[in-house]
Amino acid sequence: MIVAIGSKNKAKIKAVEQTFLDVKIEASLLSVDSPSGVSEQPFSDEETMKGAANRAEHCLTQVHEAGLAIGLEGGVTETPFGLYLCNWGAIAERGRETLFAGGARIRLPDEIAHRLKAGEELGPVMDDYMNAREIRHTEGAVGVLTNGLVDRAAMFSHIAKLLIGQYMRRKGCSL
Ligand SMILES: O=P(O)(O)OP(=O)(O)OP(=O)(O)OC[C@H]1O[C@@H](n2cnc3c(O)ncnc32)[C@H](O)[C@@H]1O
Ligand SMILES: [Mg+2]
Repeated sequence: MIVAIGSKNKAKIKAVEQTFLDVKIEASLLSVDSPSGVSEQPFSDEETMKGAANRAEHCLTQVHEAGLAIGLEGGVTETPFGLYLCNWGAIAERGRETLFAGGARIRLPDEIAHRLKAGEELGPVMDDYMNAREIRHTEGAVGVLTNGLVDRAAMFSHIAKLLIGQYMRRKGCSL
């Protein structure tokens, strides 16, 4: 099976690769930098979901040989208890309804939340906060905030598993 992923982000690609290995489905993965069609820094669940679906659906139209495409999107969402990291995934299949799954949520420290509300993007803010580079490709904000216990690839793997599981159920496949 050929599966397209709507991102060149290393943590996202690693998550999808690992998940197909874990569920023992043979898949050739093609990564394409797909537009999310939403802001660079989505600011609600709705916007983050839309970004994930747009990426999945867009890359399915781009990669003709793929029967399936996965879009993963990171965002933040306001709650009465602070600004939280939120992550969403979507899986698009030709002629079928796009399926969604959400991932882990974790509160962002106030100093990061303030900078995002002032218009900055989480990726560069995290690099600045940690005095590191390209955290979004490695441990991600979630890795930093959990002391390395859950990195960005592990978090997206869970979403990928929720997506692929729903796809398999719809297809009537069993493991
Ligand atoms: O190449 P793409 O697929 O766009 O990967 P990305 O790292 O930019 O990821 P998203 O667009 O899905 O995330 C939206 C924004 O939030 C940032 N972001 C999201 N989750 C993050 C995380 O865990 N660590 C660091 N930055 C994160 C990211 O850099 C963007 O500014
Ligand atoms: Mg991005």
